[in-house]
Amino acid sequence: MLELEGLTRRFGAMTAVDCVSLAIGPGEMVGVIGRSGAGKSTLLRMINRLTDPSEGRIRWNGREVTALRGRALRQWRGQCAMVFQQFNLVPRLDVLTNVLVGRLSHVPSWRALLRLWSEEERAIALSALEQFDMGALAPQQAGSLSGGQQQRVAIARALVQEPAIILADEPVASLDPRNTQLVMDALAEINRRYGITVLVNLHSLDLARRYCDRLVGLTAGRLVFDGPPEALTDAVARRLYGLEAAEVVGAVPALADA
Ligand SMILES: Nc1ncnc2c1ncn2[C@@H]1O[C@H](COP(=O)(O)OP(=O)(O)OP(=O)(O)O)[C@@H](O)[C@H]1O
Repeated sequence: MLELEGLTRRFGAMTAVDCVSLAIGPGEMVGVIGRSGAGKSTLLRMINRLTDPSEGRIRWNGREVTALRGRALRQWRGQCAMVFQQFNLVPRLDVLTNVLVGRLSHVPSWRALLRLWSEEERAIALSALEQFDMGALAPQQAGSLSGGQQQRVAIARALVQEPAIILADEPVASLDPRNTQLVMDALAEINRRYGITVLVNLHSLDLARRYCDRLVGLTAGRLVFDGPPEALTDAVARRLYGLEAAEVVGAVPALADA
């Protein structure tokens, strides 16, 4: 169970995330939605501790993770893998090595530094790639792949980390519709097959509704919606997205009667 309690992050006078409290159970697939600048990235980055909270607490299975440092913090980051909009692969390295980077927290650092990956580690990485139909790409340079392929490599890298949580920050923002579907399918498959909790920031409400069991809506850093997709009416969505509603609320037939 991931618990956020009064989680707040300020940047100078600006409050990016404002007193957010949430409890997320194991195996949930949660879509974090809201307009640009609502605080979605900051929320995810605080959970992974890439950004430190100004106030509030983060607990994982009852254990305080808000103040972890050093080795304990590295272990926590090993447990909650990040998937970024821009993939964050090493473009000149081959695909298999990029996936093996996800095993770093599982092998002694001297072996990782020398890139002495065991046959077993390689098999784990290859099997993750094969799961997303990308086994044949293992020897290719990561930088030569399409955006959608690179994002699925990034998801395979997250998977071999054997995390309890995957935090995906706008993972499809730069992809075309076909690759968007492949990447979202990959996240949903990981969630269902392995019971890994997934928190995914999505700008598109349609995608969030289609793929997530639970939606969490932020407006100006505050939690303004938490519930199943069915409970998110178009009226609530229009409040969440404001002027951007026309872009994200699918058909928007009722925009005029708001
Ligand atoms: N490092 C930072 N320094 C100063 N302000 C920041 C920093 N990171 C985020 N912010 C501000 O915090 C607010 C929330 O940003 P955040 O990136 O979390 O929103 P978001 O919902 O993820 O938006 P987007 O979809 O555009 O990425 C924004 O106003 C942003 O400018």
